[in-house]
Amino acid sequence: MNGTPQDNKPGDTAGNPLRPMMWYWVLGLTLFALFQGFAGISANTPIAYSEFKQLLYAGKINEVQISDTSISGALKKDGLATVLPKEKVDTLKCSADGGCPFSTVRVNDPDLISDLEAEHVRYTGEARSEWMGTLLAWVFPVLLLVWLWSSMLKRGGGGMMAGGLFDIGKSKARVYVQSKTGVTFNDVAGIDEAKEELMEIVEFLKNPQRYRRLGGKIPKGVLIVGAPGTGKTLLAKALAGEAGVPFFSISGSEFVEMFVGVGAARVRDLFTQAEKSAPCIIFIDELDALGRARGVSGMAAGYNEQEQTLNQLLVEMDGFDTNKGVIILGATNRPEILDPALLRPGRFDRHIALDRPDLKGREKILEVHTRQVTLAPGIKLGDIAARTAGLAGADLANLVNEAALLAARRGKQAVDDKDFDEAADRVVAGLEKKTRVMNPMEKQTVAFHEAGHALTAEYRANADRVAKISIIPRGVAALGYTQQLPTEDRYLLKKTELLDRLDVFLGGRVAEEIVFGDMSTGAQNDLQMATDMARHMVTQYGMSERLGLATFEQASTSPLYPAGMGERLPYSERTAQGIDQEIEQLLSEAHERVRQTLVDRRPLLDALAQELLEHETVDRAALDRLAAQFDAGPPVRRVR
Ligand SMILES: Nc1ncnc2c1ncn2[C@@H]1O[C@H](COP(=O)(O)OP(=O)(O)OP(=O)(O)O)[C@@H](O)[C@H]1O
Ligand SMILES: [Zn+2]
Repeated sequence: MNGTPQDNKPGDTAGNPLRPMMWYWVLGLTLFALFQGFAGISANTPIAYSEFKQLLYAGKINEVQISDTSISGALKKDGLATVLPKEKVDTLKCSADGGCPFSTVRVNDPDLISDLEAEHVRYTGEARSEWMGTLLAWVFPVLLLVWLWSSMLKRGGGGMMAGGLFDIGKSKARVYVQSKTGVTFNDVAGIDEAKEELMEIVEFLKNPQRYRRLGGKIPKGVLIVGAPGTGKTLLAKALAGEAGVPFFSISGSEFVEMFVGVGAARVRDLFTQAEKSAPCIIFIDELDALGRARGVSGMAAGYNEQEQTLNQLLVEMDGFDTNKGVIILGATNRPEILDPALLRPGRFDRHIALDRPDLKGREKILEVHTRQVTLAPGIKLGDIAARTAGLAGADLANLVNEAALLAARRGKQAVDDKDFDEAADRVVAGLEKKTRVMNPMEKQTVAFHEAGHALTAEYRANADRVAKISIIPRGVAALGYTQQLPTEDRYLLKKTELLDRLDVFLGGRVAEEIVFGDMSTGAQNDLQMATDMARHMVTQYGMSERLGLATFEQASTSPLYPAGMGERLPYSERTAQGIDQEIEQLLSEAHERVRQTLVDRRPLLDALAQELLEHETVDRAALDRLAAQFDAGPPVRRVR
C-alpha cells in the first residue's frame, strides 16, 4: 500500500473471474436454444386438436403416431376442404402419394384411443426420434452446465486443476515472489529497536539447520504494527533482503474474494508454494482486511467468505512448523480489530510496533533518502528534521523527492535549503489536514501535559516506573504518551496503588493548569479514566470510608482496567448522592496532591518539558539525568 517502485502489482493471470464464466453461460444458452428449435422443426403442419378430432370423425386421417406430448400423422388429401377452412388447407404440404403430414398437441382426452379404433385408424405409440430431440434439447445443455459448474468448483479447490483453463483459485502470490527484494536494513532508518528484534529471525533464515539442531524455538508469525507510512512494508522487505530469502507478498484485501472458498484456496496455495521455496518469508499486508474479528457482524456472504479465509489462515499457521523455515510477517495499522485468535501463541505472537520517528530518527531517514540526491554544501538535515515533527518515513521520502524536483525545475545543480524549505512546507501543509502536525503552541501544551503525567508517576511510591515519554502523535487520539512499565504482573491492587494511579491520570491536566493557567481539551481521556477509577473504588471495591464495605455495582471488567461501568445494583437516592460525593472527594483530593507535587518540582517539570520540545522523546536515562540535576522537592521512597 505504498506505491513505491519496488512494489509489484498483481499480474493479470486471473483477470476478472466473471468473464470466462459469462462466456460459458452464453454458449450454453445458445446451444440450448438451438437444440430446442431443432427439435421443434419438422415438415408437419400444426393443426388444432379440435380440428384433428373433426378430421378423425370425418374419416380423413390415414395413420397417427402418439407421443406423450403430441400427435402427428398423415391426412388424406382429398376432400379436406369440407372439414378445414380453406386457409388451413393451403398450408398443408401434401406429398404426391396423397399424404399430408400434420401434428397437433396431445390433450388429456380419454376417448382418443376408442375413437381411433372406431374410425379404424392405424395408430402407433412411438414418436419418431422423439428421444433424440429430448436429448439434444434438455440433457445435453444440462450436462454442459454441470460440467462447467464442477470445473469452476475444482478451480476453487485450488491447485487441483493446475494449468487448467483458468487460474482463479491459484494464488496471486506467485506473481509476488521476489527472490531479491534489493532492500536491506541499511535502507531502513530510525527504527533500530525493530531491526534488532528482527535480527534473530534473519539469523534463523540464513541458517535454519543450526537453530533446528539446537532445538531453538523461532516465532512463526511476527505482526508489525504502525501508522501508515512508518515503514512496515519496507521493514518486511529488508528482512527478506538481509536474509537473502524469497519474499512472498500479498495484501489481505486480495484474499477477500467474491466467490466463497476462493480466498481460502488462495491461502492454501500460498502456503504450499512458500513451503516449496523455504526458507522464505510470507508477508501479508493489511492483515486487518482478512483478519477482522469473526462473528461481529450479521452480514452474510462477504463476511462468511472472509471468515472462511481467516479460518484457513489459522489452520495453515497451525499446520506447519517453523523448522521448515517459513516466517509469516503481517502488517496492520489497526491491530485492535484483529481477531484475537490470530494473536495467540503459535500464530502472530511477536509484535513489533513502529512509531512515527523522533527527531534523530527523522534525520536518519532523511539521510537514507538523500543518498542518491546531490545536496548543496552546508545543508543540515537535522534542521529539516526539526521542522517536520509528526511526519512518517513515507512523508519524509516524499519530501526529499519533492525538493529534488523543485531544484531540477529551477535548473539548479544541487538541492539547497530553499528547496527543502519549500518542499517541507508543501508536504506539511498537505498532511496537516490528514494527520496531526502540531503547531508550536499545541506542542508546548502537549509537552507540559506529558511531563506532568511523567513526574507524577515518578514521585508516587506505588506507580509504575516511567519508561519513555513522547510528544510524537500516536494514532488519531493521542497527541503524546507516557509509557510506564510495570515491574511485575499484578492481580491485586491496594487502595494506595489505585490512588497513585488516579494521581498519574490527573498529572497531565494539572501541569497544564499550573503552567498555562488554562486547560486544553487534550485531557478528556485522562479525566474519563480518573473518574472511572474513582467510581470503581467507591462502588465496587468498597474503598470509601463513609459508604463502608458495600458494593453498589457488579464488576464488569478486570479490576486492573477501570473501563466501562458495571451493572448497577439497587440502592437508594441517598446512597446515590453519597457515591457522587465520594467520587468527587477522591478526585479533588487527588487533584490537590498532584498540584503539590508538581509545584514543588516546577524546575524539573520545566526542564522535562523543554527536553521533550527539543528531542520529542525522553527515555529513562535522560529522565534520571534531569531529575538529578533539577529536582528540588522532597525525596520519595519508591516502593516499586
Ligand atoms: N524507517 C524508514 N526508513 C527509510 N525509509 C522509510 C522508512 N519508513 C518509510 N520509509 C519510506 O516510505 C516508503 C513507504 O513505507 P512503507 O510502505 O514501508 O510504509 P507502510 O508502513 O507499509 O505503509 P502502509 O501502512 O501505507 O502500507 C518506503 O518505501 C520508504 O521509502
Ligand atoms: Zn494525558
